[in-house]
Amino acid sequence: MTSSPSPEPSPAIADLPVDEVRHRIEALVARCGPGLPVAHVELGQALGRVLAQDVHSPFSVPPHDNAAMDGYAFDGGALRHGDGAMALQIIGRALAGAPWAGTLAAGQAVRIMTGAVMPAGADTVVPQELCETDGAALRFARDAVAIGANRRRAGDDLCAGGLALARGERLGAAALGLLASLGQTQVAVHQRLRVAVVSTGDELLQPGQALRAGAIYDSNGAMLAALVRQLGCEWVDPGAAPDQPQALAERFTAAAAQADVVISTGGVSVGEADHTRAALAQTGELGFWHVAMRPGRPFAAGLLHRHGQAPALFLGLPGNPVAAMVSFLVFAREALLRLAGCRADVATLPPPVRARTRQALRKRPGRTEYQRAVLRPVAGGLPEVDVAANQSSAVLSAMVGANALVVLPHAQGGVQAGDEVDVLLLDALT
Ligand SMILES: Nc1nc2c(c(=O)[nH]1)N[C@H]1C(S)=C(S)[C@@H](COP(=O)(O)OP(=O)(O)OC[C@H]3O[C@@H](n4cnc5c(N)ncnc54)[C@H](O)[C@@H]3O)O[C@H]1N2
Ligand code: MOO
Repeated sequence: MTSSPSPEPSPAIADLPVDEVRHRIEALVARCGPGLPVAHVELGQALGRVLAQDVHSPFSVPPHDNAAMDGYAFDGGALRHGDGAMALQIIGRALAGAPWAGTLAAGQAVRIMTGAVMPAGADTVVPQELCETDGAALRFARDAVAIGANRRRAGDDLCAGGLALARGERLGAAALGLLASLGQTQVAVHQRLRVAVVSTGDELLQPGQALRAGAIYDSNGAMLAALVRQLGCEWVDPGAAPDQPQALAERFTAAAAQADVVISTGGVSVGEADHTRAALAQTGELGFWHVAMRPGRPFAAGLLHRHGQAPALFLGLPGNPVAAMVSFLVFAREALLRLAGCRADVATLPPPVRARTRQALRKRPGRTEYQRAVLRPVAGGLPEVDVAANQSSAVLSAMVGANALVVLPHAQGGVQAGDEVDVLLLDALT
């Protein structure tokens, strides 16, 4: 009886811990040259863009003391004198946008609406639901309000000359509202970071092509394009590439000529058709390979050289769709935001929340695991997580149904049902 020769044993691969990988990517990012140029865009076009300059408030917001409630403005000092109900005479009306121009004297009040400028001589607003009035005389209990109640101060939101927004902010709805409150029509932002996505693999077809035996559709291309755009970056499409070292190297070089960052998926493991690392080494510099995490163990990063320009960052994500997405969220996201001009505190992965797992989770120490899960609030206690039964990194449907990733740290072993775990909210990562 003959036995087939056993394959050559692969040399052991040192898997880098997740934190070490973060540092190494940071070092690669630092070598990618000067920041992106500045562009001035209309506020309405600035959602998701990165602020390129500090913005100081040219005036106080709000510009004047104003009422926080619909009611009656009066001098709160009067509450201290006398006893029994307060009795005041209504002598005017102030609305938001239509101030009352006079000055209140003792015993007088002004009908006032939320947002209206506080009249001279008034520092307190009594809400109308605590009052009795016939339109001329006003009565309310002396203990209905405290002195100074329901008055919003000028500059409560922003002080004249103060920092309203620091450069490196990702402009979301609240930041855009704040800029509008300063009367700005335009804002200085960085030009969008250009990110090329190269799917690799002979088995890949693009949606629209006829399915043939042995082939699959390129789902990573669409998924990564969406992730890139959700971060406010410009998606560049140099086209998918076959499993051929020379073709890959050429595609990476072409992609680096059109983009600031090149992200590939597939071909980064140890198989005979896995040429990503070799192509990277040929056209640039391999920084590191292999991470102690699951999913996403095969992952390579480095730099692609460009003539007369700073190098482009290269991130080689694994081919399995969930591994590609998790690697993107855990590593690529932060690198892209940094290169896009975001401050470190804006780009860094948001901190996890604590939750209680409803299932026991098996795990061995020595790698970080990210498990797809559904997080639900629990009245009066920690939220609960239900971890998806199928954690295969080829199963994208469990990612669609998930709103969170349970993070099981490097040194930790398995956990029991009911144990507390760290959870990353997927919405916070895009
Ligand atoms: N002997 C070993 N084999 C594998 C290891 C290992 O350590 N030793 N690691 C496994 C892990 S973990 C992963 S993840 C994959 C990653 O492999 P590659 O990055 O080389 O990716 P491929 O082999 O090209 O593809 C893997 C899988 O994903 C599918 N794929 C690839 N690209 C796409 C795409 N754009 N859209 C949808 N699906 C895609 C591909 O068809 C394969 O099924 O390696 C394991 N193997
Ligand atoms: O990255 Mo792989 O998909 O860990 O299984």
